[in-house]
This record gives sequence, structure tokens and C-alpha cells, in this order.
Amino acid sequence: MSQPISFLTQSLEKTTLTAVSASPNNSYNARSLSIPSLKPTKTLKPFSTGDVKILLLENVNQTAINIFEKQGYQIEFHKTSLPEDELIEKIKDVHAIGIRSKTKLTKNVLKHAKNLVVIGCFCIGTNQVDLEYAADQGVAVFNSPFSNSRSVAEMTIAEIITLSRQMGDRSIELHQGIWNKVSAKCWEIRGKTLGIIGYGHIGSQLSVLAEAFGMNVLYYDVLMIMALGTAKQVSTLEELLNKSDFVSLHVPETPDTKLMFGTPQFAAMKDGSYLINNSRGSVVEIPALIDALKLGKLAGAAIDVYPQEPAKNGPFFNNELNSWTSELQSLKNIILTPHIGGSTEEAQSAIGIEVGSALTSYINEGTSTGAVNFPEVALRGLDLDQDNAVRVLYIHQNVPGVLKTVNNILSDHNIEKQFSDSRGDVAYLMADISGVTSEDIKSLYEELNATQYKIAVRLLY
Ligand SMILES: NC(=O)C1=CN([C@@H]2O[C@H](COP(=O)(O)OP(=O)(O)OC[C@H]3O[C@@H](n4cnc5c(N)ncnc54)[C@H](O)[C@@H]3O)[C@@H](O)[C@H]2O)C=CC1
Ligand SMILES: O=C(O)CCC(=O)C(=O)O
Repeated sequence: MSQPISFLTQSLEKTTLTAVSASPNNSYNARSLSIPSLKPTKTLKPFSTGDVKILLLENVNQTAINIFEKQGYQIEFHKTSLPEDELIEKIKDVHAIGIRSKTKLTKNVLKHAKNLVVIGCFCIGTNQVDLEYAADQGVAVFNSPFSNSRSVAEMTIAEIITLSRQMGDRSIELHQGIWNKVSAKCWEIRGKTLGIIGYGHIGSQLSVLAEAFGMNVLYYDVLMIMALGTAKQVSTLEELLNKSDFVSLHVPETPDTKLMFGTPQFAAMKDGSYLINNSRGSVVEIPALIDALKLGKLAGAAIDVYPQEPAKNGPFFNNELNSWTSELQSLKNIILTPHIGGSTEEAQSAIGIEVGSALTSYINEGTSTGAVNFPEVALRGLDLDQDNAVRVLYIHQNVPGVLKTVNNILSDHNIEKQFSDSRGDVAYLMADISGVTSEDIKSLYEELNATQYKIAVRLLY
């Protein structure tokens, strides 16, 4: 197990971040996700003692660590994901957790996370988190929707050319001393057709790059999406498969995309075409891919994601992990990469800033703009001269009558501004109230905490 790089030895007393937030210091200059204001606004402070503890797994980028360090948060950092039992022990204690694609935050793990306020997925995909359960527990989840899209699109272009020219095989041969100069079945990509499945951030970026290389682009998506350049949306997956020389998958993991690519889809592809999967390992049925390659139906494939992936770097890509591994490794013209589509310095640095800022803004100000599982709520900051003002963050079940109860509790104070929104069964109220003494804060918290449909309460001042 790797050691924490920064674990401040401040008081580790059990904190009540469900009730309070730690104080952001004045250095908080990262991109603010709150409602912008030209006036300087008040820095919110905690109601009681206790420091924000954040657990960062999977080598989250230094840019995020810098943001959290500036806030004085207690950071525990690990380069890898953790085995489930260790994760459960650690998550019990923390207010925030930062992960990438490997750490599974299931209900079984999250039910132990009694202090958890927020989860940061330092990646695009959020399928590794039980989003609904997290929301029901009042835990907001943030991700980075597009900071690594360009990196994935560029890697896909590289793979299209590498497959088309069989460069992977030539390189392996030459590493073994074998000179094998061939042009048979090696092609330019100019004039070939690329079929993109999922025309979102990555798919559309890939479309632009592919056209710059002289490719024709078709795409299939469950939504009607505006074509970029001269790309054309097709109305069925079958049409895309029938017409494409290269097929590239860029869909999220959902119940609909699970194993969406199997024997019938390979059969519908052109003879001698290529498949690229840089989306999720659950999308393609690998035994069917192996058959299609063995039969010569496909001329090659590139795979970056797998149903089971190792938790850390090392010699773990074997049949114990996925039973067909050695068969896949034995095939010609297949590029196997270890889930590195988004692994560039540029992407990781940008993701660190984006998700780090979103978590900080949620912890310090309650702003949930951009949350993937949660009502999106934000208020402009409190004025600098607003003494005795408190920000109330109240997460509750979305049932009638709650706001009446809460506003009754707040009614002895002036409500300067408030905003409430709901998403599914969960609602979130943010209110700035004034004329609050330090004695009032405790009773306000206790009264709000005792309300029937409360999920979580925090008071910032
Ligand atoms: N290999 C890697 O390192 C990386 C992998 N990814 C994966 O790529 C996926 C896509 O990323 P983005 O383009 O940013 O997502 P996005 O959400 O911007 O786009 C996904 C597109 O897929 C479409 N879609 C959903 N279900 C579909 C279906 N059944 N058939 C056809 N289209 C469908 C959506 O309508 C949407 O337009 C992510 O969810 C993630 O799992 C993302 C980043 C890095
Ligand atoms: O870089 C990572 O750890 C995950 C990349 C990815 O798959 C994503 O962003 O969804």
C-alpha cells in the first residue's frame, strides 16, 4: 500500500461535516463554479471545529492536490485504487473522496461512508459509482465531462493508422529481429469510411480529426446530434456497420450499451474492417471479437478497456483477470492498451483543476453546479460586510411540505436569498439568512437536523 504524501497531523477528532464545513482560506482562487459577482464576497467559515479530510486514490493529478492543500484540507493520497475492505475502512472517516475509473463506489462501500459529503470522479465515466444511492445519502458526485476527450480522440486516430498499416505487428517483429517489409493489406486511411458509435464529446472530436485526414465520417447515436464538417448521422447501427471500414465505439456504460457489440454486430461489419473500443470494457463481447478476428472477418482491432482491469500497474493482464486474455494476445494486428485513452499530462492536469475546483466549491460554498447525480443549486456569495449571516445547505427527500417546515425554522431571521431544486427523489435548498447570533446557529442546526425528511444539513458562515 502506498503511503499518504500529505496527512496533516491536526486534531483527528470525529468531525460533523454533515453539519458544518471547514473554512476555506483566502487563497481559494481556483475557477469558481458559483454565480459570478464583480463584488468581493465573504469567505464562509465553519460552525464547529473539524477539518475536511479527503482521500485521493488512483494517482489523481498534482493540480488537484495543490487546490486542496491551499484549503488546508487533510489529504490522504494513494497511487492506486484500494481493495474493497481497505476502501471501506478509509471511507468511514472522510468527507470527500477522489477516484478515477477503477475504484468501485458501490452501495456496499458507500453505506459505510458516514461523513461523506462529496465524490469527485477525476475522469469522464461515472459508471463506477452508485449515483442513485449516493444522491439518496445526500452525497453529490462530480466528474470532468470533457477534459480528456481530445486525448482519447487523438489516440483513436493513431490507432486507425496503426491498424491500417499493421505497424503494431511490424514493430513486434522487429523487436524480435525479424525484418518483414510488406505492403499487402496495408492501406492509406484517406478516402476510407469511419463509423463512430456515440457522437458526444469524444465521438464528435474524433469526427473532426478524421475528416482532416481525408476520411468520410458516419455516426450513429441515440440522440439527433448536429453533424460537424461533412459527417453524416445514420439512423441505424446496422447501416453504420454495413458501410464503415473502421468502427469506433464512444458510448458510456449504461444498461443499453452493455454487450451492445457481439456476434450479430461483427457479422454486419464489412469484410476486412477494423473495430476500436476506447469506451468501456462492458460494451464489447470479447469472445465474439476473437472469433471475428480468427475468421478473418475483421482485419484488426484496438482495445483500451476490458471487463476486468487490474487495480494497479504490473504483470496482472492474464487469464486469471479475464479468461480469454492469452487468446486475445495471440492474435495478429490487435493493439492492446491499458486504459490509457485519457492518460496525457494535459488531460490529467486539466481534470485535476476542474474536479478539484468543483469539490472545493461544493465543500466551501455548497455550490452543486455540474453535479451528475444531484440537483444543481448555486447562490451568489455573501457580501463582505454581512456579519451574522449564515448559509444553510439543506438536502432532503423530495416530498411536499418540506420547504414550509424549513422556512418556519428560518422565519426568525431575514432570508436574504434562497434557491431550491430537485432531481428525482432528492431536493436541495440553499438559503442565506441574516441576523443570526452564534447561539442561534446551534439551535438552527439542531432544529433542521430534527426535521422529518432531512437527508443532510450543513451550515456555513
Ligand atoms: N479509454 C479511456 O481512457 C476513456 C474512456 N471514456 C469513455 O468514453 C465514453 C464516452 O465519452 P464522451 O464522448 O465524453 O461521452 P458523451 O456523453 O459526451 O457522449 C456519449 C454519446 O453516446 C451516445 N449514446 C449513449 N447510448 C448510446 C447507444 N446505446 N447507442 C448509441 N449512442 C449512444 C450519447 O447520446 C452521447 O451522444 C465515456 O462514458 C467513458 O466511458 C472516456 C474518457 C477516457
Ligand atoms: O484516466 C482514467 O483513469 C479513466 C479515463 C476514463 O475512462 C474516463 O475518463 O472515463
